[in-house]
Amino acid sequence: MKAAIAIADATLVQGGRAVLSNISLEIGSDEFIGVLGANGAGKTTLMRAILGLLRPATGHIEVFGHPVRRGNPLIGYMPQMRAQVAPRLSGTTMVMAALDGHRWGMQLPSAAAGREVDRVLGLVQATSLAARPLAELSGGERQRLLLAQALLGEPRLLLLDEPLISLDPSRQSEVVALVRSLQRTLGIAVLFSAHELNPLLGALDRVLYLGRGHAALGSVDEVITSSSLSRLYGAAIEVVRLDGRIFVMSDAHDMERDAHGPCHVHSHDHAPARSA
Ligand SMILES: Nc1ncnc2c1ncn2[C@@H]1O[C@H](COP(=O)(O)OP(=O)(O)OP(=O)(O)O)[C@@H](O)[C@H]1O
Repeated sequence: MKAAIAIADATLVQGGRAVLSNISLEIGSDEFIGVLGANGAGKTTLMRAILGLLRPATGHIEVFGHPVRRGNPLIGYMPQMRAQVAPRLSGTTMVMAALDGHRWGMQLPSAAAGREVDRVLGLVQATSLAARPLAELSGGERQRLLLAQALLGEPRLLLLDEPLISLDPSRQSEVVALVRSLQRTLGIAVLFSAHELNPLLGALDRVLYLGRGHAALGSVDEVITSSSLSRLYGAAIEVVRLDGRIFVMSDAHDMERDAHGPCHVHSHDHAPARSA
């Protein structure tokens, strides 16, 4: 199996600090990977490095067997949801602008551009809603349009940075199901970052957990264990499975967060913060 991403001994530095240190991993060309980790763990930093926007301080990163480079047409990127800039714009106009504008300098004649926009809107089942102004759309619908943008140009690897942020649980499930179905149908690789593991359970092939500068990659059963996460965080972590969901319990020192709940259990969106 050809690797979509191969990272060898890479250290990624932001603001003079090593966010990820000496990480090595390989992601297959048809894998759905959930990228987990607390705030600041380095999920966005990793994606920026794969996009060639951040050069590793040490080591190297390859995408489909070639060194990373900016504007790689094999990669589709969906950044974290930004503030809405043009609420009156329709979805179609927004996606078309992405095709015309920054995107890898792709110059298509207008008929071909129209077909490509129709194709990606169809893939995310947004053909009819794309005619409406963005302001009228729900968060989940806008998220689908951003996903359509990321699919322009038939990328083989999708980097989706926190697509579930600010969506309610049922919308989260829809987005996860849509991405999983696209990933399988198109036979592509997906890195899908999230604060919480539970919405991704059942969809992901493997999980990449970032913490304290380290990375743990493997199946949920391999990575989301007390011993693996305790090692990653350098603190006592307990993993509890309940009704098909997985919760992470941090040690008693995490009282500040735990004070809000009836017991010292919290799910991944409050993953152990004692990573410093
Ligand atoms: N341009 C920058 N300059 C300095 N430090 C930065 C820069 N970008 C990110 N950082 C720092 O690097 C660390 C990792 O940030 P990153 O955005 O990758 O985390 P994340 O896992 O995506 O977090 P979140 O879940 O909050 O989005 C953080 O401590 C952040 O403050």
